[in-house]
Amino acid sequence: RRPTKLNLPPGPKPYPIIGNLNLIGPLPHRSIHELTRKHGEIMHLKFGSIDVVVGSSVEIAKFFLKTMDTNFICRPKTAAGKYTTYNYADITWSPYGHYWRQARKLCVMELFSAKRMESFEYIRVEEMKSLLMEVRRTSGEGFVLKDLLSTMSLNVISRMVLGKSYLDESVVAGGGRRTVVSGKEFKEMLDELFLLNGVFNVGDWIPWMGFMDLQGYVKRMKVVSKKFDGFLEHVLEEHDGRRRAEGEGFVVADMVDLLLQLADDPTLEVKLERNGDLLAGGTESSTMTVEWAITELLRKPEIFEKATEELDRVIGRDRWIKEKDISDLPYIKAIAKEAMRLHPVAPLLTLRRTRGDCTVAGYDIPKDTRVIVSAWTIGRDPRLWDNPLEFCPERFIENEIDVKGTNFKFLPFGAGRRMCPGYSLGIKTVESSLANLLHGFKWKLPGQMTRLDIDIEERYGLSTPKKNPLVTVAHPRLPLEMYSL
Ligand code: HEM
Repeated sequence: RRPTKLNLPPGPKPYPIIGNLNLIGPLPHRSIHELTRKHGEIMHLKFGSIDVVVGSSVEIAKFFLKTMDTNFICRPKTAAGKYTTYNYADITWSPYGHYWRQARKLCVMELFSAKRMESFEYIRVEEMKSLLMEVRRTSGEGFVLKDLLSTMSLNVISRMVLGKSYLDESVVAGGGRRTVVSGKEFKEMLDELFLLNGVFNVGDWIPWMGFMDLQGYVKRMKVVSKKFDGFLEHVLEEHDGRRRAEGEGFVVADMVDLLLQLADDPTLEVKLERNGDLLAGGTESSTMTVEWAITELLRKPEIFEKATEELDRVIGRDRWIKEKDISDLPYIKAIAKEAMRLHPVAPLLTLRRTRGDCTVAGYDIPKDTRVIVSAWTIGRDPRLWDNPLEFCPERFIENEIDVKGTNFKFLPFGAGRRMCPGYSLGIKTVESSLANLLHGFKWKLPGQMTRLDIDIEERYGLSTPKKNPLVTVAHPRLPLEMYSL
């Protein structure tokens, strides 16, 4: 039985109704970071009527994500989970249980298995070539880097999951009544989905206010998920058509084919339509990381020099970089890691929920508490990192920490059983696009802009894209014949 007086972790005194929500500003990771400095490595907050515990040290993160992970592995029910993923039926928002285990197993064993990743390498190579050609086509004019990067990532993940890129053609969207959307609108749909999955929706924390939808997020969630319904229905019909036409000779070519085949198995519950989170999560996260890396390098040109010195020495100037070269490029790898340390895609990882009462570091944590791990705070802890606010890739040369969640001071993909299942694709995309972009181009700022004018603000939400997309200029660095790809 629960003791009457709980020994909750320290934290600010909550107000009635709103709890501590008054202390959370437009950039929640920054507000939470400030609060942890005052209240310590394990902190209790009240968001509306809901208990929240924040862990912000290596020890507490390890406790939540590893030592006691069975109790911290669940997800809370949020409006995003309900409306954008068909009632929690995707990997990200489904609660811990049979469904999540099955969906996750499929993802890890099928989509991201070493064999599958290898067999899809040709897709990544083709899309990388297109990216490099597109950058070359900008011919020294200012352009929004993020747009080209997200096209590449989206094409890679779409071709792996859906069998082809839907950006080249108009796609069908809009539930029930069908309308056609362009590739540009499709990207906007994904952007919206990603954003809405990271917003701080008041109704999630003060449930009785939920019906008012004061911020209008739920309305937007419903609109975007309807659009996805229509699109995914179209994808399924196309795949099913091919399957039926090919009959006995049908060979599984992508994730949708696989799910269609598995759908014949009555014991499997994983739903066919739920690929939206893979598309959105897979596209935005690597794009954001590369955009931050190039932004930081434009602020510190000496890093460009070191990077290109490594590329010229190891690769030379007569070829592009292949995935298998990356292990010979420690400085490029270090730049990618440093970008993920200072600008983690998920600065608070993803929300978890406790499945039962427990005690951590002598404090009581009741059942159904929302759990946050502040990877942002850990990545900036001066006890763990020298000059933590400085962008300094060298720190990862001296100290070869990996990205796989084995060292709790660096958690770009989270850790434990709920860690990012797409990390192998994510890290490959980040490292090889960064390597090729640095190899192929000299990066400059447009017009009269100087490095002091570069802003490093983040956009509102639980994720951290740049608030103002980076506009940059790229000049070829290699012999010109290298660009006829
Ligand atoms: C640079 C690239 C990426 C970064 C930095 C990243 C980061 C993360 C993080 C921090 C989490 C939360 C883990 C936790 O709570 O412990 C996560 C979860 C997730 N990521 Fe990624 N990710 C990336 C790429 C991808 C890709 C390419 C995919 C798939 C195509 C993907 C799919 C997912 C899914 C489905 C989850 C939810 C897992 C679950 O709840 O079981 N991510 N990611």
